[in-house]
Amino acid sequence: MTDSPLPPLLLIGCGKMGGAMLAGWLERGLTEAVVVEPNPAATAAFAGRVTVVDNPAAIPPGFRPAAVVLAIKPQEAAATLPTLAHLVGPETAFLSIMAGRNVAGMRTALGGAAAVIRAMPNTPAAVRQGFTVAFPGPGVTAAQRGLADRLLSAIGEVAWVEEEGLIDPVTAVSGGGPAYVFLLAEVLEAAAIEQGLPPDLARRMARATVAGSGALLAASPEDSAQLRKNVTSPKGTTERALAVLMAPEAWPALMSKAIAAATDRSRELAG
Ligand SMILES: NC(=O)C1=CN([C@@H]2O[C@H](COP(=O)(O)OP(=O)(O)OC[C@H]3O[C@@H](n4cnc5c(N)ncnc54)[C@H](O)[C@@H]3O)[C@@H](O)[C@H]2O)C=CC1
Ligand SMILES: O=C(O)[C@@H]1CCC=N1
Repeated sequence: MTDSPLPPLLLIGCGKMGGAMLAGWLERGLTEAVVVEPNPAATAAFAGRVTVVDNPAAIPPGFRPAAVVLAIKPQEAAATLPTLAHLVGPETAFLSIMAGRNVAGMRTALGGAAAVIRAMPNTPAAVRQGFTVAFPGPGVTAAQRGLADRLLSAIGEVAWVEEEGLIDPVTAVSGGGPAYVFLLAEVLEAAAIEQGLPPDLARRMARATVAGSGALLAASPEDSAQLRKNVTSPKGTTERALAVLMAPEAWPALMSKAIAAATDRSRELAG
């Protein structure tokens, strides 16, 4: 069975995440999109394929998108959402990927009756290997949820939750998660240099080790603890390193503290 073509879309903000999503939708055959983006460099890669305007007042009159995708910073929401209020109606879903901004706050800013889906993707979306968790707000129809699922599936895996509060820890874990993995590559590289390895080799080793381990994790049916054990020979070298990293005050405690801090920050951005 082939999917029906993607309907007309309006994208607000074409930065790292908005651009990654737009690329995914174009790959899936999107033919009609308007993008509101003030920075010309951000849309250069899409020239000729979408209509770009630099502010909501310049959206072509009469353009009726099936979805308005909000990919601006949370701090831009208060000023921008009221300028989109004229698009609220039964034919249009609002799909937000803004950290922290909650459905009630967005509905208020849009004028009250908007069908709003709140989602949290992550940057592996740029290589269509993202992970998004989404929550359907009040009044979101099955068709609108289906459209949001198609849009988010274009950039990777999608899961839905029925409790909005879960999006805050999701933001901390999978939304920010790539940053923690990239930090691992950074500190592994620095530690390799400290042990006398040439910087170029240290960089290649760290990148390839993190990327290769991610690929193995993705391909293997084994869980991550077993994959770790597969590396750890009894009385060997890895065991010594893990005794440091897995000490109760080390990674287990630090990760739990880090995720709690990010979850709290997501809650602070509510509204
Ligand atoms: N970067 C990440 O890992 C993730 C980010 N998010 C969320 O995605 C949203 C966008 O984040 P990024 O793409 O990282 O930021 P970004 O800074 O790369 O993109 C934001 C874009 O919005 C544009 N912009 C600013 N004001 C605007 C306005 N009034 N109207 C239209 N466009 C405007 C900017 O020029 C920029 O291109 C944020 O709300 C963030 O919380 C969600 C998941 C992951
Ligand atoms: O750091 C942030 O606020 C956003 C949300 C998750 C990833 N980046």
